[in-house]
Amino acid sequence: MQKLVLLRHGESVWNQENRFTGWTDVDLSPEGFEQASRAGKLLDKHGYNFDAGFTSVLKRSIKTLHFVLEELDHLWIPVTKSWRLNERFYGALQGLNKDETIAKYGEEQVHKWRRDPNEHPPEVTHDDECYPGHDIRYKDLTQREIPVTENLSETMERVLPFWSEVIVKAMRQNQKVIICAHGNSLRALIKYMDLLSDEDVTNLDIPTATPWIYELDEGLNTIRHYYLE
Ligand SMILES: O=C(O)[C@@H](CO)OP(=O)(O)O
Repeated sequence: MQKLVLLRHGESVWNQENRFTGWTDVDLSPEGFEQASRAGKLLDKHGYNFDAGFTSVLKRSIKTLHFVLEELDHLWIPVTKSWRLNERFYGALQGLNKDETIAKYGEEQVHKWRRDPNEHPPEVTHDDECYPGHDIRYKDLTQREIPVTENLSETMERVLPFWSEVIVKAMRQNQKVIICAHGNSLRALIKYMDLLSDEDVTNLDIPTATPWIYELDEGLNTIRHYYLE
């Protein structure tokens, strides 16, 4: 039996301000830093250690993983960062306050943008400062890979190649793996791993900095999963 740990980053400044975040590279809030350290202490208390860490190219996840590994005295393990684990790209909603957006567009529409796996948020244009093509960290992406908006199905399409080509490969070499990512990139991964329907995944919300443990058999099929307490 092999264990895999999934962790959503600690609370970010924009989580606290209730703003759509997506690929905006906001920092952890003071509470988010605390949450990350608490998650590390919890993993330590339960005897977890890791051979490899995987995270996005966004600092709220990178720092969360760093603080977890610090608590475990495991800062030395290899950490691979990939844009494929980034949060879902929220298009022109990025930066907007979620309650103000509900007041403007209505609860039903905003709920669809947030949770319907096939609904696209409004697009950003290429001259918008939020367009990732302006950001040097995405310079190696093809034009097709750089999003102007994303629904959960498209997030899943770019998360899965990294999962199967990189993370699964590490686990097949018996490496103990932690993935620190984002609410929606983790929802995409869990949808795939647990074969969740569109309806099931709509109701899945992942709390910040709460380790989600997968117990997997030798074929990496899920035996069970649970939050570590
Ligand atoms: O704003 C975001 O990027 C995400 C995660 O915080 O929000 P939501 O839960 O609405 O998908």
